[in-house]
Amino acid sequence: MSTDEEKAQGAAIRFEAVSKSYTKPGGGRFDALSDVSLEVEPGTITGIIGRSGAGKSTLLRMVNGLEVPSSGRVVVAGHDVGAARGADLRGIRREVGMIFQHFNLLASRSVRENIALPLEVAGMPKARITPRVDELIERVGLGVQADRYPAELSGGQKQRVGIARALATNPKVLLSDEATSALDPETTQTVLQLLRDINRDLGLTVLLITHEMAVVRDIASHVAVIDAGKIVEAGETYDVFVRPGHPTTRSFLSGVTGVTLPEFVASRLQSAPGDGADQEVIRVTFAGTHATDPMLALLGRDLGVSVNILAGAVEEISGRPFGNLLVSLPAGRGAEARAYLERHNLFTEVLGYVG
Ligand SMILES: Nc1ncnc2c1ncn2[C@@H]1O[C@H](COP(=O)(O)OP(=O)(O)OP(=O)(O)O)[C@@H](O)[C@H]1O
Repeated sequence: MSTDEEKAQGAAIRFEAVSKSYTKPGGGRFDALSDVSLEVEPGTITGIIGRSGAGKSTLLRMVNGLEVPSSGRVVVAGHDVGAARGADLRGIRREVGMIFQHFNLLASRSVRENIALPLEVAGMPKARITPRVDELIERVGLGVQADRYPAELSGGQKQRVGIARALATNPKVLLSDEATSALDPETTQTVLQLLRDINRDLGLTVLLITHEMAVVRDIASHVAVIDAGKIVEAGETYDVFVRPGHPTTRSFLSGVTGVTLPEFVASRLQSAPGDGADQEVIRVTFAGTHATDPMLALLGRDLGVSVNILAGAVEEISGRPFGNLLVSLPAGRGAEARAYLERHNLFTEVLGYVG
């Protein structure tokens, strides 16, 4: 049902050595962002993941000029957002839609009137607003609720209104500030599916911030991990999942791989060998469905190391299989076995030791 008018091209977003510092209440400076550089390719869905206070919102809000860098530049579709003023800044903001964790709908306006708001602000004639709002309502699947008020909607429906409103002015970029954090898992999936459809149909660039790696796994083609105001890792989501390079990334991943240690192992896990703990427990991460089968056999054949499988699963990320295996092997042979697996392009991580 998309019309030519609705077709938009995604814009590139470039963070160039962006820093942001605030004055602390008692004096002195606090660096919320330090020297952040990141390229967001047009038409991608890119996730920025970090813990609370890492600087995600600050970074996101620079894309539509709600925050201005202390130094460095944020360039959207070729425009330096921090330097834009007046009509230029308003023009950039029309090209950048945003959705929020708590939806930010106007309680006194119906679904239809909330979606119409940015069009009224942009000065669109009423005769054109009505068909455009109808089109947006259809796109987000809210036909039945069009004349209801926010208080009469579920969380998922409210977020659909937020999405329709953000799309109203045909933006090239959609910013998502924890848009699914207030939703239950099932509703989260339907909203993520809608964002995927919009990205595919309209080609706009989606930049989302989240503290949930599952959201990144389910929707983002690219990811950047932010920790204490710095980007510690960035790349294609699949590559980051298969071969995480930073401890912060690994800690985010440990919750979403779908593979956890059996309780009888987890409860006895210690951080160093000794006291009878002579088995090293490792996570082996691999690309492809069967990548570990021959490796575990070869460990036995080439090194004479026997491996116990504790848990394992293969899942799909960006349409490609990705596997996780938890195994234990004699602690004294651990370093040698891990080096062997790494040489065969498997990623390993020591989780601890058990007896
Ligand atoms: N206006 C401000 N004045 C002073 N400090 C600020 C201001 N805005 C943000 N900060 C600080 O900057 C840091 C980064 O904040 P930011 O909101 O970007 O983090 P976040 O990763 O989005 O966190 P959350 O997930 O909790 O929203 C925090 O320590 C915050 O307290």
